[in-house]
Amino acid sequence: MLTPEQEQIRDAARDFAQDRLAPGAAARDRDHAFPRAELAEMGALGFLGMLVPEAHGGAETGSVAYALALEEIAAADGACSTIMSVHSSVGCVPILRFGTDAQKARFLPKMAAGEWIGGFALTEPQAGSDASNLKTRAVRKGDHYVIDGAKQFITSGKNGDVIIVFAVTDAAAGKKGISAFIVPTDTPGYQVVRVEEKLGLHASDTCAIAFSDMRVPVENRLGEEGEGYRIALANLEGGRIGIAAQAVGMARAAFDAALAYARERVAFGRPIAEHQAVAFKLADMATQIDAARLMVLRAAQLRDAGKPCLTEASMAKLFASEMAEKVCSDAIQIHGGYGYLCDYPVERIYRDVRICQIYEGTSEVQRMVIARSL
Ligand SMILES: CC(C)(COP(=O)(O)OP(=O)(O)OC[C@H]1O[C@@H](n2cnc3c(N)ncnc32)[C@H](O)[C@@H]1OP(=O)(O)O)[C@@H](O)C(=O)NCCC(=O)NCCSC(=O)CCS(=O)O
Repeated sequence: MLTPEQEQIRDAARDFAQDRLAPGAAARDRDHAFPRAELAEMGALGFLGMLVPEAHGGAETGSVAYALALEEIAAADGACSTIMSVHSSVGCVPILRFGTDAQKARFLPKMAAGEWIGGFALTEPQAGSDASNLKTRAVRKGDHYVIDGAKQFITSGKNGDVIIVFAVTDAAAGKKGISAFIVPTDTPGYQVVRVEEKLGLHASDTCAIAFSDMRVPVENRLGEEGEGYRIALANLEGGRIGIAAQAVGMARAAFDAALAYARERVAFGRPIAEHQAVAFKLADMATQIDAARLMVLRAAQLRDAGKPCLTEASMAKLFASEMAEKVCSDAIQIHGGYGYLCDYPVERIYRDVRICQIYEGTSEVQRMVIARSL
């Protein structure tokens, strides 16, 4: 059951997303145009600080309202929802949970306002699912660390402003030798090696980045030395709820488009929605979306209550992302040949939604996490 405030936030997000994001989503995707103006509006309205307390300039709405809003943003523009999700769940929250007072005061108000966009750099070319296998090194020299290494698949690596970077500070200590750092992207030595060409989410940059002799002050270390891996995994738990919410939003948008099309398109003398083959497909799609949303809300409720939700977050991400690909594929099928054309939104949504089964932990990693808890 949602509170009246949560319903209000969801409705406000829906109105904003449909009015301001949906109309330009296809063009931004075509032009690979980073949604800077749209993000500024989202920041001004509080959508980029939903997980940040009011004391640090955020809207402090909690994870349930955040998931509802993210679903709405994703239903209008998958790329905007990716930037929002990474920025919020794994950009702002690590600083909030593990940062010093000075770090919170310095970074959170600007991030919550959307003036600075956040990112998360754990993955490396050889360390994706095997996340502790990092090669990036941070060596302490007096009052700063010198960081060298490479990161891969970094959302907002080019257009973002503040990235949480994970690096090895003690190679002999394994998982307990990894530390986290808050790195402004204008730090000398931070290099964007490549903005990746990819299947979907073209308006959101995904980057290979490198650090070369990058000096980061000790005051930018997040948490204690050796605490980085725990910080990464603890925040990915929340991040996975966000990706699951995104998947629900994109699936819903594809479903809505398919339903509208099926009611208009006539074949064999009646709208195709009245043919059982299509009607049953639509019924299955609606049911699957509803089930996924309930899983997302359960995980988010647990998180808001401060209860463990590692398994529930992984279940929500696994189910929602796999459900979403199937729903988007069925939405194309209902459109027939038109669904394969760029003129119809289902083509873009199908491309965008595929990544939800991969980033912030593949479906295989989610199954590992779930299996461990059984
Ligand atoms: C595959 C894995 C799940 C394997 O994990 P590990 O076995 O290596 O980890 P553990 O030994 O279980 O845990 C290490 C440490 O962390 C603590 N921990 C774990 N989870 C949590 C949590 N949810 N909350 C708090 N603490 C947690 C755990 O207790 C241990 O601490 P102690 O040693 O007990 O003190 C894992 O490697 C994994 O999830 N892999 C996938 C990584 C992934 O999702 N990568 C994508 C990153 S996204 C990115 O980098 C850029 C893309 S973007 O989104 O822009």
